[in-house]
Amino acid sequence: MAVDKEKVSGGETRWTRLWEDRALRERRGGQSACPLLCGRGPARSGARAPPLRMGKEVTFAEMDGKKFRIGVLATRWNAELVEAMQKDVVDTLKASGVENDNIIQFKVPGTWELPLAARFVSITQKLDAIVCLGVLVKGETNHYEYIAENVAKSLMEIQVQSTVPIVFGVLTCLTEEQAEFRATGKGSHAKDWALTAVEMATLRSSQMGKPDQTGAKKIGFGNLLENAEGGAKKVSSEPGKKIGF
Ligand SMILES: Nc1c(NC[C@H](O)[C@H](O)[C@H](O)CO)[nH]c(=O)[nH]c1=O
Ligand SMILES: CC(=O)[C@@H](O)COP(=O)(O)O
Repeated sequence: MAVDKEKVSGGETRWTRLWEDRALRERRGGQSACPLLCGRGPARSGARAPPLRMGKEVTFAEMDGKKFRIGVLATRWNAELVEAMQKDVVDTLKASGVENDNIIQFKVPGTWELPLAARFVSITQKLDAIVCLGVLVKGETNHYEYIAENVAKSLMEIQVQSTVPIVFGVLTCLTEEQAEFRATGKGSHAKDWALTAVEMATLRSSQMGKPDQTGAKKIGFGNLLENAEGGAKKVSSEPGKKIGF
């Protein structure tokens, strides 16, 4: 089989095929036929190769999202593709036990708007995780690079600052074909993104305290509450001013 990146079917490439063929052969104790891998490791020595640990896959334990409120921010740019990912995210959240009323969905114009929207909805501390969805496709100028780099950086900053997990569900594609493959069907990671949100919400809850009926998070000696001055927090036993939804 030739080694090139030509598409074979359903958007997968010959590379995918080569890796799958190699994994199969090595699990059977045979030699790798991949020219790029010859002369390396167990395939050369004839020893049985360990299970392949590479690939675009992540596994999740079973989780219960019943107590969580998850935000989903989605763009209207490339609406059809984003909506396909949004549907997978929402369906998977529900299948993980997140209640319909606890899936709070917002639309924004484009990917550039995602960080500020994520800041608006994370500052209230009323969401346990946020999934941000967008599709960037490179055009003729370097517009795409500016958006991709800054949005990725900002979303990371916002999640670290706010402690609200933000899932990076933004595709940064060089072609429309790449975008379509990754937004729909086999190439989509949208279900993983939903599970990542539930897993990170679970971790946050176990480490940071559980929400109580006031919506405040119990940490350490008292309740952390939002105040009226833009989300700065104070420690108090009084309920905080209601912000957001
Ligand atoms: N080119 C893409 C954009 N561009 C629009 C920006 O995100 C933004 O809405 C505008 O600059 C106004 O601030 N957005 C995408 O989501 N995907 C693109 O490919
Ligand atoms: C400002 C724009 O959205 C546009 O001019 C960028 O062009 P391109 O997507 O071809 O780089």
